[in-house]
Amino acid sequence: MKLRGLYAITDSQLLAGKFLSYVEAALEGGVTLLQYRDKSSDEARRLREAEALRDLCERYKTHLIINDDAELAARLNVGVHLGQTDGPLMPVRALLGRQAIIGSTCHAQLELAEQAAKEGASYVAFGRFFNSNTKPGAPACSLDLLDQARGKLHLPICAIGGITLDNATPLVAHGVDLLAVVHGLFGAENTAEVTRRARAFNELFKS
Ligand SMILES: Cc1ncc(COP(=O)(O)OP(=O)(O)O)c(N)n1
Ligand SMILES: Cc1nc(C(=O)O)sc1CCOP(=O)(O)O
Ligand SMILES: [Mg+2]
Repeated sequence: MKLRGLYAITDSQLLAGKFLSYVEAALEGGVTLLQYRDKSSDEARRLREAEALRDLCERYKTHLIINDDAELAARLNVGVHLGQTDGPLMPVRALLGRQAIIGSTCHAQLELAEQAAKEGASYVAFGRFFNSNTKPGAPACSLDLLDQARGKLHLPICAIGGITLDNATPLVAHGVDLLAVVHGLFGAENTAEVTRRARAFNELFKS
């Protein structure tokens, strides 16, 4: 399985009232991974929305990833993204199985990525690269780290944090496989613009 291209991440506030239409518009433009990121504790809504996304992803042959919640990922038989405070990776790998996609947040630290690789991560995520409206407090990361990571790691590298069509090109040039985007994709005025942006993000991987 080749993990390369746009990694779309949902935001429950940004997508209020247009959740599925905007996600489907992104899928229409091409999405390699779709992350369901909802920080609320409304379990019933989370299950309902995640199930709807799983069905959409099946239709578009896209991989669904659940943020933070390995139990929900196991229930839906999809992947999971774990941050440094979301618990250890190895038991989650045992729970979800060898084929599952498991991502790991590594901030700006190569050592965290090497550890995640050893523990069986499917991809490692570095960030934030630019100012992020979604997560303003995230620690900053430089392009230099991407060069070091590319030399040392043999698994897909994801970049996150404030990525837009205007600033993403250098990330791809420095070896990023996955561009993880919230606002730069779903902050669009309408569904047609979401689809256009998704297509344009994917074009960056073709040159
Ligand atoms: C692809 C991707 N990379 C990083 C993160 C951030 O994960 P985490 O540090 O656990 O923070 P939250 O997203 O849970 O607030 C991510 N979700 N996805
Ligand atoms: C969820 C998240 N994690 C980050 C990190 O650096 O680990 S930055 C971020 C927010 C990404 O949203 P946007 O594309 O709107 O900046
Ligand atoms: Mg997390």
